[in-house]
Amino acid sequence: MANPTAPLLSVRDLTIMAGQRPLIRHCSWHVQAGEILIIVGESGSGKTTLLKTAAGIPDQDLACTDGEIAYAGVPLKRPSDWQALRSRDMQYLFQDALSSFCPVRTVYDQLWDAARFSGMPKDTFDQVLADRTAVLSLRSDALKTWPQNLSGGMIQRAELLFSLIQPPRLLFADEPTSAVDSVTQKKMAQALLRLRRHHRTAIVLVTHDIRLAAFLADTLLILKAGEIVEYGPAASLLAQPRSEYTRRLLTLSGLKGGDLHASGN
Ligand SMILES: Nc1ncnc2c1ncn2[C@@H]1O[C@H](COP(=O)(O)OP(=O)(O)OP(=O)(O)O)[C@@H](O)[C@H]1O
Repeated sequence: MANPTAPLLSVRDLTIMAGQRPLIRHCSWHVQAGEILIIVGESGSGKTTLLKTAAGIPDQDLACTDGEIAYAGVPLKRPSDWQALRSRDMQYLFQDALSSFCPVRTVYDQLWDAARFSGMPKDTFDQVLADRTAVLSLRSDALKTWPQNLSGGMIQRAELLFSLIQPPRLLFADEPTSAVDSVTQKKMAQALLRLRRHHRTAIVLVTHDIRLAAFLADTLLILKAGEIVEYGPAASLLAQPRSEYTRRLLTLSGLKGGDLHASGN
């Protein structure tokens, strides 16, 4: 049974292997309702592997050899345990946003299918869609086309619309703003902050972009070669990074401690 005092999602001592090769080693972290946790690390450090495993969609050739993942205090063991949580409790924004869509139905129809399935009336859907598309500088008319006709930046925003129309309790997002310009990135980031503020959605987001991480994060998890090198409140971690690796990531991004921390908004 769900434990109301447990974190929304907790990952304890997780180890993930590709054959004999460890990709993730003894990682532990958790996220509470309304918390934004950002996972940062250089390319190949295991961010996507960690995120997909926590979301119950690991690559088939990988094996969890150690550890436990629990939702509201209830251990998740079988794929069907995650399946039961999808859509209303958990949503996942893929690094390749196009893979969230079926190629032979329009984006609009797919957003409407998801809303209709949860019982939303059509006129409410159209109103909510118009509002959320405006927030992201999209037009709902532009979504009445096949997903592959949209640009990379448009399809990323369209994927985010699923969560903005039907807010989940927990959102996983893998590089959700990688294909947009900085102005649009800010709008998407503000939409995520609004999601958390209005719905207490917990967000676990992977990014290379330390500026985005600094803007959004309550908590930062710094990953290096499958291991956590730092994990804690974003403001203090950015102001006083303990590891050389984190300092290097900050230097490469041109960010100095104390810059742009806005997640309390
Ligand atoms: N299914 C798999 N089988 C074997 N090795 C894998 C698999 N998936 C990922 N890897 C390896 O695990 C390591 C971590 O990959 P992952 O994609 O999780 O890193 P990442 O930090 O998300 O990288 P990027 O920032 O480039 O997306 C890489 O060396 C990758 O080659």
